[in-house]
Amino acid sequence: MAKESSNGDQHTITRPPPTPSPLRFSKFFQVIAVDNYFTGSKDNLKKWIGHPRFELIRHDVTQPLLVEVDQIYHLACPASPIFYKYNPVKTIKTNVIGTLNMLGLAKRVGARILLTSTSEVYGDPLEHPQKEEYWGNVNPIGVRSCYDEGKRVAETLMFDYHRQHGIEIRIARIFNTYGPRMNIDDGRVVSNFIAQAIRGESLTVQAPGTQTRSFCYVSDMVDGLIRLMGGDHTGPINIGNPGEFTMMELAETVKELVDPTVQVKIVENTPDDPRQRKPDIAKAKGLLGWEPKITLREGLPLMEDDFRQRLAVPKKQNN
Ligand SMILES: NC(=O)c1ccc[n+]([C@@H]2O[C@H](COP(=O)([O-])OP(=O)(O)OC[C@H]3O[C@@H](n4cnc5c(N)ncnc54)[C@H](O)[C@@H]3O)[C@@H](O)[C@H]2O)c1
Ligand SMILES: O=C(O)[C@H]1O[C@H](OP(=O)(O)OP(=O)(O)OC[C@H]2O[C@@H](n3ccc(=O)[nH]c3=O)[C@H](O)[C@@H]2O)[C@H](O)[C@@H](O)[C@@H]1O
Repeated sequence: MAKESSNGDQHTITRPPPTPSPLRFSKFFQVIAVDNYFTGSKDNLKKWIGHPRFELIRHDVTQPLLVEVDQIYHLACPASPIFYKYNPVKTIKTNVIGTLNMLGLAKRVGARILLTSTSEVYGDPLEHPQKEEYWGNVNPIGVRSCYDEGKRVAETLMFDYHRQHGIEIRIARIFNTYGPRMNIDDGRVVSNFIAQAIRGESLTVQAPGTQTRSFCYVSDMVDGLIRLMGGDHTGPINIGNPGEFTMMELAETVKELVDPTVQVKIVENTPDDPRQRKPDIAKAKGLLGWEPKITLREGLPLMEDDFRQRLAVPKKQNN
C-alpha cells in the first residue's frame, strides 16, 4: 500500500485498510464496464460484448453499485465542456456522489481505486508548466466549476477515504487526451477540427487562438493509467504529453495533414477558458517509468482514419 502521496506530503492512515479482495489473487482478469451512456457509446464496446470475461452494465454512478471487484478505474464523468456544461448539476453530482459511491464500493470490497482527475484542477494556471504541487487558480462559481471544482472535491474525497479508512487510492491528473473512437460530435478541439476538415468545413478556432494545450494520444494515456494503478504511488500524478501547441497551431497542423484547402475562422470563446496548459511529467517519468511515445503529428492521422471510416468520407488522392 502506498503510504505517501507522490507530492511528498505525509498522509497518515488512521484505520487499518480493508482486507484486499480475494479477487486480487485470481488467475484471470474479468472486466465489468459500467456506463450510463450520457456521452459514451455501446458501439465502442462491440468487440467485447459476448466475451465470457466481459460484462457491461447500464448504470449511473450517482446510484450505489454492488459488484465484487479488486480494482476500480473511476472514469465516469462527462469530459467535454459542451457536455459538462449542458447539465452542470448532474456533472457535480457525478463528481461528488459518484466518487463517494465508488469509494464506498472500494471500502466494502477492499478494492484499489483510481480516479481520473484533470489538469482543470489547475484552473487558469499562474505557474507554467504545471507541477503536481501547484494548488491551482480556479473560479469556484463559474460555468466550468461543476467540472473543475467537482474534480477537486473528488480528489479530496479520495484522500479522506485513504487517510480515514485506509483505502488504496491512485489519482491521475489527465491533460487533453484524444484518439480514435471519440464521439464525432464530442465538441472538444481535436475531434472538432478533424471532423470539420474531413467535412470540408472551416476550422473553428475560439478566440484568441493563442491559448495553448498539450495533447496526449489515447494509447499513451491508457499505458500511464495502468502503470499508476499497478504501482506504489497514490499520486496525484500528471499524465499528459508535454508538447504544447496554440489552438491556431493545432488548426494549421490539422489543415496541413487532413485538407490544406479548408479555411480557419476565429469564433467567440466561452468564459474562463484556460490560457495555457502543459504538464510537468517528471513524476510520471520517475515514479512510473512512463512517458508518451506518440507525437501529435503521428496521432492525428490515426484519428483521421477512424473519423473518415465513420463519416464514410475517403481521403482524396491528392491530399
Ligand atoms: N480526455 C481528456 O482530455 C480528459 C482530460 C482530463 C480528465 N479526463 C477524465 O477522464 C475520464 C474519461 O474522459 P473521456 O475523455 O473518455 O470522456 P467521455 O465523455 O468520452 O467519457 C466519459 C464516460 O463516462 C460516462 N458517464 C458520464 N456520467 C456518468 C454517470 N453519471 N454514470 C456512469 N457513467 C457516466 C459517459 O457515458 C462516458 O462513457 C473523465 O473522468 C474525464 O474527466 C479526460
Ligand atoms: O485536459 C484537461 O484537463 C481537460 O481538457 C479538456 O478541456 P479543454 O482543454 O477546455 O477542452 P477543449 O474543448 O478541447 O478546448 C481546448 C481549447 O480549444 C479551444 N477550441 C475548442 C473547440 C473548438 O472548436 N475550437 C477551439 O479553438 C478552446 O477554446 C480551448 O482553448 C477536456 O474537455 C476536459 O474534460 C479535460 O479535463
